[in-house]
Amino acid sequence: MKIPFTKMHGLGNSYIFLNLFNFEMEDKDLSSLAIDVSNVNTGIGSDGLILIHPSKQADVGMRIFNKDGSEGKNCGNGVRCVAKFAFENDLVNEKIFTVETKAGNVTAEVHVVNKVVEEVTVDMGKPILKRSEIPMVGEDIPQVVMENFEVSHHPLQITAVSMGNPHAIFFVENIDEAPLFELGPMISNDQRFPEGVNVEFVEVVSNKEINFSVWERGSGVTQACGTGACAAVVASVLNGHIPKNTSVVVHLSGGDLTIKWTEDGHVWMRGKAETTVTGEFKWNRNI
Ligand SMILES: N[C@@H](CCC[C@H](N)C(=O)O)C(=O)O
Repeated sequence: MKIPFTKMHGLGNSYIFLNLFNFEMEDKDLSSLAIDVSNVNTGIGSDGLILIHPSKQADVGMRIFNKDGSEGKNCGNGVRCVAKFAFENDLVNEKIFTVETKAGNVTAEVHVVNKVVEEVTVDMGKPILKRSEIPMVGEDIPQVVMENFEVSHHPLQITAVSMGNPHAIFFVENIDEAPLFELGPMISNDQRFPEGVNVEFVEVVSNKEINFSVWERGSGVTQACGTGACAAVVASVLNGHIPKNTSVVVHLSGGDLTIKWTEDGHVWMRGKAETTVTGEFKWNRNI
């Protein structure tokens, strides 16, 4: 079975995209497919798989699978790439349109130069802060902000935010010294997060600039995480490091995103989306 694909990335956070407007895949073992295509040695190589599909509730729909085959509910870099793909491949006719994710609909606006989408702005909706809805075990308080959180004898303080997917944010003095590889996988699989968690370390540079690194649930270290950057800005506001309604530049390993948490509670993200390669691959499972 030959499957046409496009590899795209948002600041180095790369996914294999399948356009299900042209063919069906929903009856296949999508977890295995995600594991197979993501493998850099035996597949194409990516942080996961994203399906772009027709939607009854939005202009276009997306599903995201991490590198380990688990399904995520939201993906900020993925939404920007889906928006670029949808506009450039005439799946939508307008520059502002809606994208269905498993966490609900978001609205994307493409910024076009010579018919090419260079950047995308996304209204990512409102963050979820209630502990039970993140979800995180413990007393169900409205916000988890700088709560003591010990991991393997490291006394940390956690701020937890969901952008439709769960994020654990830890503030550090120096991003280059963050214990990303040591504690990232442990926290990501910690039992206090029944669905696992994406782990972010954040260094506050000023009241409109932060440095950021991430260990993604299901994919490990990636060069960028759009929902993580949104969650990091929300956490920075909740901790008084940044005023609300401020355009914040988030420096990720793969480049910068601009994020704003506005007075109406919505989180806005603006950044690049890029196409790496198109082609087709052979897949022999589940035919
Ligand atoms: N890279 C993404 C997030 C992908 C899903 C995440 N690993 C999860 O399981 O929640 C982004 O850009 O937001």
